[in-house]
Amino acid sequence: MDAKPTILVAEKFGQAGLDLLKNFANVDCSYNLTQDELCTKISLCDALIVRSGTKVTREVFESSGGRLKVVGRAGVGIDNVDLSAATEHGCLVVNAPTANTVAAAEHGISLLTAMARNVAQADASIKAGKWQRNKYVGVSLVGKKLAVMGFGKVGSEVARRAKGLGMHVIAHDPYAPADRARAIGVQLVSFDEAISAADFISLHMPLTPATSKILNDEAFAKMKKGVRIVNVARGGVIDEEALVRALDAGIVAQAALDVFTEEPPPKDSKLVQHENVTVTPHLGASTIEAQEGVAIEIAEAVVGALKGELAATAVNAPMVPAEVLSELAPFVVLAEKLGRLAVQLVAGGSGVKSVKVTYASSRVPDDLDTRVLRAMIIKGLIEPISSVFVNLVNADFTAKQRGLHITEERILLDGSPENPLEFIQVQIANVESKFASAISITGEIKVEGMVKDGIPHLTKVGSFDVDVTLEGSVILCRQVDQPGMIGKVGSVLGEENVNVSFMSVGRIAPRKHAVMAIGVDEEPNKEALKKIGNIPAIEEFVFLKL
Ligand SMILES: NC(=O)c1ccc[n+]([C@@H]2O[C@H](COP(=O)([O-])OP(=O)(O)OC[C@H]3O[C@@H](n4cnc5c(N)ncnc54)[C@H](O)[C@@H]3O)[C@@H](O)[C@H]2O)c1
Ligand SMILES: O=C(O)[C@H](O)COP(=O)(O)O
Repeated sequence: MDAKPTILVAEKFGQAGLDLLKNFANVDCSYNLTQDELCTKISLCDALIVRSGTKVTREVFESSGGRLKVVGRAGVGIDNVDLSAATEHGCLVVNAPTANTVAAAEHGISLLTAMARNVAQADASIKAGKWQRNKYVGVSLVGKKLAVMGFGKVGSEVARRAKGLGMHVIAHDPYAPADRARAIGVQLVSFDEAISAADFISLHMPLTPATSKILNDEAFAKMKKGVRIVNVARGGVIDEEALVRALDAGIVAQAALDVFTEEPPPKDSKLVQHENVTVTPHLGASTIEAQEGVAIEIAEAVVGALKGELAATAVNAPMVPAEVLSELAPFVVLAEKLGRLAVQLVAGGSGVKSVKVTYASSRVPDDLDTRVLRAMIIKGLIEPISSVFVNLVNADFTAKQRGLHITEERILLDGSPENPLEFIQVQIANVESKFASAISITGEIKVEGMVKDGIPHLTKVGSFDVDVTLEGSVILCRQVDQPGMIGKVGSVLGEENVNVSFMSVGRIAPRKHAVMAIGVDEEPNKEALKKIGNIPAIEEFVFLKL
């Protein structure tokens, strides 16, 4: 059997990225697949890499049968990937958010200048045997007002370049920090102010439900007569029929478009054929440099994700910097194991509905990112009792879907903030337990753990202090505290060839009830467990798999 993962590359992709992929996986480059062909192939693939030309729909995730672990979008816009479906299927989506920024900004500026000077129309006219110097008189850019709509990576690079051309740049972006705009001498204004004051409008926002057709009849009616529009963002942010009407009415003098609602646009599209419209076939990211950069960025992200590493460019999972993750690594293991232990202690049919997680740390909340820990606790809580595969991507979704309400609480300790966490406590409310001693005095199942020398330990069960490494499996016994108990249980396990890794006894007072926690490397058979149960001083016991 082939142990290498399989990566389907569904659109033309830079060679440097392909080389990286081929060092790690079987790479299937199949371009121009129909939706049906993609759905058929995907069940044999662990990862899929696309650009903007492939629709990664819910049907694709459903057809993958759970094998698809990561979708790499070799570019920025992820509007062609059904993110909800990806998340529901536990499939990570990564993009390459920075490598094509300059290429897109340069293309925006190319379209702006080419449109203002009728370059495309004049070129076509000469090639048609004409010499029309009077027809193609252009407009100047210097001193004109440019409204950049969406002041993110591309928008701000366009603004910088337009200022170099002597334009007066304003921007509209409800989420952009004003100081970033100020730093490049751009004033942030409202949507209406931007579109009504501009001689040129350049669009750089993502396509979302809020931006869909944001330039519509109503917006065009507010614009200066003779405004010129550039779109290198997404076709869907313009109501294309309304744009044709605005062009015909002379409100919009010219438009230069790299992107379309439907790509490729219909051959008889009135917009594309309009004489005042300049078009390119979604070329914003298509420079040699950008494509190499994007390919390397996405190949590294996809390979990393397939190796189980967290991606820095994850779109549907928490992005946790590598150094934070490496510091939290032992706590990630602890979190999952505490979740596993806690859920295995539940008895009765009421179901687990409410889980409280407490993080005790000397760090202020802003310095402690608990999203990964929460996801791992959810994984620990859900996986032992279902066939669902839970990961960082789908943990919150899966918990919500199962009606599992997780609350998180912080305890701020007065210690050294060098250690990210002192202990983690998991409590399950409103349930019975198959090990009554795991119920705390407040009535919840409670387990608590900490990391010692990089190794996760179970340190509390109910009200009892214990100390057992969370490796292998654990037997918990409640007994009447008396001499010789460790020896009795140890010899039963020894007779059955079960290796004990760790033992600890937690008691409330000498010679009263005590809880013994025993770490075992192997799973004891039924006979061994029965013999432990038959030791007279043992009042209850439970075997828990980690
Ligand atoms: N034509 C191409 O080949 C090409 C290449 C690269 C990027 N793009 C597209 O350009 C767009 C921008 O890319 P980016 O890398 O700059 O992304 P980005 O996320 O860095 O910037 C997008 C900005 O839009 C802003 N925004 C969101 N909603 C808005 C709204 N309602 N009004 C105004 N602004 C809003 C965001 O706050 C953000 O600052 C994306 O749609 C991307 O897909 C196209
Ligand atoms: O969002 C993007 O990155 C651009 O639209 C580029 O898309 P492409 O990868 O299909 O060129």
